[in-house]
Amino acid sequence: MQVAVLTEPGEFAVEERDEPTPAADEVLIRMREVGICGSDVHYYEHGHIGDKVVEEPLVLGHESAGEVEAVGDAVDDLEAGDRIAIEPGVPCRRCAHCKRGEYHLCPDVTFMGTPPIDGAFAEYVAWPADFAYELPETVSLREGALCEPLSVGVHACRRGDVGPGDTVCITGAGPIGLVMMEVARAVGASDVVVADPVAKKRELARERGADLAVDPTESDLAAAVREHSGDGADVVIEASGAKPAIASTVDVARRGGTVVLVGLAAEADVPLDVLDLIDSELDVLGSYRYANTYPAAIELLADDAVDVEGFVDFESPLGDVREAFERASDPETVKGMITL
Ligand SMILES: NC(=O)C1=CN([C@@H]2O[C@H](COP(=O)(O)OP(=O)(O)OC[C@H]3O[C@@H](n4cnc5c(N)ncnc54)[C@H](O)[C@@H]3O)[C@@H](O)[C@H]2O)C=CC1
Ligand SMILES: CC(=O)[C@H](N)C(=O)O
Repeated sequence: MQVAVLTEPGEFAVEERDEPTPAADEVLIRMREVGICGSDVHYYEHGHIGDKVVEEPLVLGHESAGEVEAVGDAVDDLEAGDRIAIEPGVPCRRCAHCKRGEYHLCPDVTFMGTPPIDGAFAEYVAWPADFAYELPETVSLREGALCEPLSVGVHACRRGDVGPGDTVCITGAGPIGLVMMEVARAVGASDVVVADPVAKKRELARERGADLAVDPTESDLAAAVREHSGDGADVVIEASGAKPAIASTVDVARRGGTVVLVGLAAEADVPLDVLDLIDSELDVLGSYRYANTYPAAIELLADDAVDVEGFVDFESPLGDVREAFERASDPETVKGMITL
């Protein structure tokens, strides 16, 4: 089978490898659609994300879907030909976090395309069957692959308890900010304000139903939200990782509101006005990946309550992976897909 391997920053090799053999509890998947995530691009450009360093050649990719080719002896709920979305983080299933159901916080998660675990830019992958979700006929394989970023949105909206009537402000209109917008709307948010300094991203957010799209480098975002909705945002979801955006969340939220931090800043230290935070009694929450979200993400797609295919800019075959990553690095690109 063919796999695309990151051999060093900026370099891929498309190699022939043996097809994996599924263990008893695994399925063998013929991959069909794999999204290029910002973290894949970061590994491609820099060879590391924080302390996660690519020390050996690595197969990237963790937003994936495909068809079941074969199943292990102990798998009885999937069969060859089933179309599946693949949840890329598999926990130990034994620690206290796993037992509490917050398995994304398990310290021993094995996450696709994160060193040293190979990911999904491969024609075949063997993966635990309980982290593979059958797709209904109405959900495409591309949507199945994009259940991964959609899950980040489902989890963050659950963390922020976004609900009917809420004014939600989302900073960052990359794929993560856009899925936040989709999920916030689907769970009933009545007003969605999006902030992004890139004009094309603001335009896309408007086209996709943002009530207001603000350039935070030109306008005071907190003032714009107040002017638009009469108060600060009930929930602010930070989805850019930009320091000024993170710092602004305390001001953008209404008194008694909630801030959900999703974006990962390049540095750990970001100034937050804690006096304001205390005085306004804000709930400030971190949101990291997701747990128990794939069934909800698939249902949102099956109900046509969200659109994730609409922000895909391009697709490329596996053989053109390097060009695809170059395209994905453009700040105006939202999402590129590798099709296999
Ligand atoms: N906590 C988690 O589980 C996860 C976190 N992330 C993080 O979420 C963030 C967003 O991910 P993507 O959408 O893939 O990234 P992206 O880089 O495609 O999008 C970020 C967007 O933020 C915009 N931006 C830059 N400065 C801004 C500012 N001051 N105010 C508002 N927007 C600003 C950029 O123009 C861009 O459109 C990244 O930091 C990523 O690492 C991604 C996945 C999971
Ligand atoms: C943080 C990321 O972008 C990535 N999706 C991951 O969960 O590691």
